[in-house]
Amino acid sequence: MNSEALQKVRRDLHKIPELGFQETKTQEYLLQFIEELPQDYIEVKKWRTGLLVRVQGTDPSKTIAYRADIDGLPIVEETGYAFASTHEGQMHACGHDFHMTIALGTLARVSQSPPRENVLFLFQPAEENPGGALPMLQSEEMKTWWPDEIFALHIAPEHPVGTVATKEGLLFANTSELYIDFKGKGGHAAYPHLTRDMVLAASQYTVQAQSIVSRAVDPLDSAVVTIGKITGGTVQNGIAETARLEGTMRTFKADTMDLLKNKIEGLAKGIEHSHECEIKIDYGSNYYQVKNDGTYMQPFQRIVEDLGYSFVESKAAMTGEDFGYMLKEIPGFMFWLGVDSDYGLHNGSLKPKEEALEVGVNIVERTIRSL
Ligand SMILES: CC(=O)N[C@@H](CCC[C@H](N)C(=O)O)C(=O)O
Repeated sequence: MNSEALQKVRRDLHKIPELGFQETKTQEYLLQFIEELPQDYIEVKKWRTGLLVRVQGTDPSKTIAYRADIDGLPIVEETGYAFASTHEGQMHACGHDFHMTIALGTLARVSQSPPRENVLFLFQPAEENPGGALPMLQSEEMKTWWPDEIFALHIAPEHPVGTVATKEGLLFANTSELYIDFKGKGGHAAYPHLTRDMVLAASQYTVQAQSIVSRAVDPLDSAVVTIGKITGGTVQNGIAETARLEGTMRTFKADTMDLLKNKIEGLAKGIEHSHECEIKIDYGSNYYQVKNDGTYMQPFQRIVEDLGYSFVESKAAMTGEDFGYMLKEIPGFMFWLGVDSDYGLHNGSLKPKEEALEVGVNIVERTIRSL
């Protein structure tokens, strides 16, 4: 596939972002693309809304897996692209359109000229929410094609095209989603003394939650508590009976996450008491840290530099990735691929440069052929 063909696939996929475990059109698109490839060495299994594609190696001693996540986000697109999302309120704002295109571009190359080792392409649903990696890993389909090694990439808006960044050990954080429901007593705005105002309770909770990291976490450790969404009330001149906070927590150490949860619950008890209300906490999905196996770093750096690209040592990030579950079970690594966008991940204006698609395919193909 040349760069124009890669661009077309990326644009087709960009138009049809779907949320976790709803990726039916995406799965159909992937299947159609794969059906048009030479079939001699390929086998395909469906898993929920995802796919596993196995390429038979010429003289295999192992199976190397490459994972691409396939879901979009509930974000309104603001790119102004002619090929913008046709699904209202949903967007590929985390680059999974790129991840899939790079996997398909690589699959197209290895299906024509298979490498020595077997290759397993994992098109994994629901990376953003609620997490597809763990159930995919536990599936029968995966068990029958269990790989010996695995790797994956994520686009990096802050790096230029042609630059790859990664590091040995911890790359991405442990994560936990956070959903907090408040129940008080609604009423007329003019009679606040007869009510229990949940807009106020949720607001105070939000402010107080910001002191958890600054006052409970060791300053030499790192953690994040972010409330990304507040909803509550029904009308401007009414007191809100209910409110909801939605957020996420991130830590580099697994036991620091336990500390955050403990503080989140303690804070809820205090607010329940002072606002005479009920609070329910749900931690949604939790992702395990992404920890790279150091033995891959030097060979991978050599692959990247031999292709004429730049390799930089990255810092660990507070982003999360359910690929961490795969790396917990299977040796391998993850890397950032530079795509040079003025707007970052999870931003409605994210515009990764499409020249990075071919860079990604070159690196993934060479890695598969070299490992
Ligand atoms: C790379 C990236 O942006 N990943 C997401 C993963 C989401 C984890 C989970 N749904 C949560 O919100 O905690 C991220 O937000 O880091």
